[in-house]
Amino acid sequence: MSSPVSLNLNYIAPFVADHEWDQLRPAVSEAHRRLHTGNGAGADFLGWMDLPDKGDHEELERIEKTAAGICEHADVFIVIGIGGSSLGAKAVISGLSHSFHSFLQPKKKNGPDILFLGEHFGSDYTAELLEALAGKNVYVNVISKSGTTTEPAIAFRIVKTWMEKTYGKGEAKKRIIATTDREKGALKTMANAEGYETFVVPDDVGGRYSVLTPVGLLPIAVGGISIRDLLAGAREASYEYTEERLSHNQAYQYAAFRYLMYQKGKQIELLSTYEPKLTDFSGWWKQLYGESEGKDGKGLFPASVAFTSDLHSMGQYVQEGRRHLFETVLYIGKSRNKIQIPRSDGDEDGLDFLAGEHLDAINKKAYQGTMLAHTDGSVPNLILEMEQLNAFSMGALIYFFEKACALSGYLLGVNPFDQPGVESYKQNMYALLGKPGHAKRRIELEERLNEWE
Ligand SMILES: O=P(O)(O)OC[C@H]1O[C@](O)(CO)[C@@H](O)[C@@H]1O
Repeated sequence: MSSPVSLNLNYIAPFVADHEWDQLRPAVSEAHRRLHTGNGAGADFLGWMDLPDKGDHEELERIEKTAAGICEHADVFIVIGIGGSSLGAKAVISGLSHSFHSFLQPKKKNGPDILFLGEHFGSDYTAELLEALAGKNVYVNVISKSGTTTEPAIAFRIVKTWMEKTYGKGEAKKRIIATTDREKGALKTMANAEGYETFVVPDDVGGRYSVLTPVGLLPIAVGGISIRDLLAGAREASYEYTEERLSHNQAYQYAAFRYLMYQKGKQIELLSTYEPKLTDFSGWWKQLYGESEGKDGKGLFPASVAFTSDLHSMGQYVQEGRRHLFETVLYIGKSRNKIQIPRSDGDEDGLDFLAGEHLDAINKKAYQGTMLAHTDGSVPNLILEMEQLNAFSMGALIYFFEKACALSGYLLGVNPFDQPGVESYKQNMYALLGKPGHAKRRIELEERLNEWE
């Protein structure tokens, strides 16, 4: 078996000369060696590399058993987490489960409706979610590697209070599962005190690389998706992208291409998708590349567009705006469902020439036409193809991007495994909220705010 993800470099030929690839080979080899010998920056966080192959069978079984119990009893499963603690699960669940699960007849559902919370401080969203829980059987997975992130911590406090009020303390604790550090952090302390079932985020796996740990696997399993197939796809990819030679490793070709684009002055990478079920996958990808590379004044800005919808909003800019973009097109060959264009008696809309065609075929022409138009508009299009969207290919795609991201960070000369910049807003927010220990900063910040108001 080989990775179901394949990179098509045909359309970028006008933008990269052979000698440019050649010049990059030594740097790619060096970055590969650093990654595989653990000699590069952030080497304490390389645990994601062999996650798919390590196969902790006991843990997998416990995840599946817990998920089965939740599926049997819950109407609603709330995933509380932010960034790497929610985006991976969200990407896989919306990619692979029914887009309108909550509208299905109960007997057609293969598990609870899954809702996400703890990703913001939105009052209306939070209030409406709580309102929607009335009369439902609710289970919760609170996920935080550090155990101290403010958004999920506050959301959990709100939901925990609701659970205890609704079910009583004793029953509430049976319905709450915490995924966090093995031993430290406020969430771990609370889980111990309350006696919640817990799963561990490994020390050597950073949040944005954690989707294949219990962080992602438990919610994904509750979503009725085979976590074994997901891991099998990632495993296949991990074998395939272990090759040092640039000519033999497509994950490295992707990383190298991005680097060449960056060197040529491109500033934005657009991840373009043609399937709405992949929109949340783009969210996961943006965190992966944004947090990994955006530091030391460097890095491509990772943005995403959902085509063809965004061709009617962003298409003009992509075609004719500032030429600082390139696109990575994530294209799925075959959908699970076939939708045929019906014939219409009078052909009033003039679309009878498409009667009998499948939506997939039309989507493909839209993609090909767009790719050619954008290429003509000097927006290089790198194509990443997957025959079908399923757990196996999704696992491979996740690993493809993780491996490429790590290598890409080393090519760029940054630590792809830290995110020091995220602290700045947190420190300001803590100070402005009056968190103990931040009094001096609070005065400074309030003075600045007053000057501007
Ligand atoms: O799982 P945690 O520790 O709550 O962190 C959530 C997210 O917040 C960040 O740490 C940034 O603050 C991300 O890197 C991480 O994915």
